[in-house]
Amino acid sequence: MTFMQALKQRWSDADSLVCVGLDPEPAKFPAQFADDPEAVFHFCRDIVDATAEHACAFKPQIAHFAALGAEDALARLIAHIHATHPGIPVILDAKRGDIGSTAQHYASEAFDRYRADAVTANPYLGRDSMQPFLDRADRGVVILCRTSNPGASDLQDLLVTGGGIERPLERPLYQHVAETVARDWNGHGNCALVVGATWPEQLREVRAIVGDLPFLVPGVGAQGGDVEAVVKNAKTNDGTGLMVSSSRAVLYASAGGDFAEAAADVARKLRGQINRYR
Ligand SMILES: O=c1ccn([C@@H]2O[C@H](COP(=O)(O)O)[C@@H](O)[C@H]2O)c(=O)[nH]1
Repeated sequence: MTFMQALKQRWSDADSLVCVGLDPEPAKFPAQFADDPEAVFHFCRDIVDATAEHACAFKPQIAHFAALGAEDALARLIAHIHATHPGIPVILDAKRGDIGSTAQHYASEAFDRYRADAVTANPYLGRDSMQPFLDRADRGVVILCRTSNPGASDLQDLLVTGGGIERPLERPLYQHVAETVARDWNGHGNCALVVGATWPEQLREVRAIVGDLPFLVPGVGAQGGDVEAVVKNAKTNDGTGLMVSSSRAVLYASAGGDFAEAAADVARKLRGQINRYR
């Protein structure tokens, strides 16, 4: 099954558009992990097992593991998700992008080393930098379009000219990225876009440009994005099309022994909140 097939199946099977982000920060772990040399793996595994029934996808953020020298924990965690929760796709949030010869290795890192079903990618270097990811037709390529952070407008809103000499068109760069991905880069039907929950107007604009292309939408929870506005502005006509991602609000819902139950509760409530507006 391809990433896109698995995602659509999971939207339906779990009746959920919730993506659970896995951003381990040992300083925030409950006390029971204090002396555990495998705390990163054990904490994330417990979160995965507690929230899986509410999740359409999991999104481990690679820097949170690499900064701790915990790449093995990341590999084990993804293997655990595949073995224990088959059918839930894993999106490796790595935001990769480089010249083609290096991008090959980034694609191999995500898909062969870590066995992720999809990876986030930064399109700044252009088509050839995305090609090694796009060529993996069974895997997803989730391309940054309008990111959730305050500085997103610094570059992504700059006006660019497109549309040709006959019909010149000025529009923000993120809209050009959206159209380029949907029209030119999605030959295998394996592309999705990152559009932040903190930008409801831009979500609406990008949805109008790209039809049914799935969106990974980070920025609800800790970053304060409005769930109702996200769903109303960005869902597709069939009430899907979204992976609404929350990391810290789920992972660190409680610092006590009930951390896994608290995480499950936040994920379940987020699913319910999203489903009210689908
Ligand atoms: O535009 C973007 C792209 C990626 N992210 C990542 O998503 C999570 C958000 O974490 P929260 O705790 O839910 O705020 C994190 O891994 C970011 O690196 C994003 O926030 N915005």
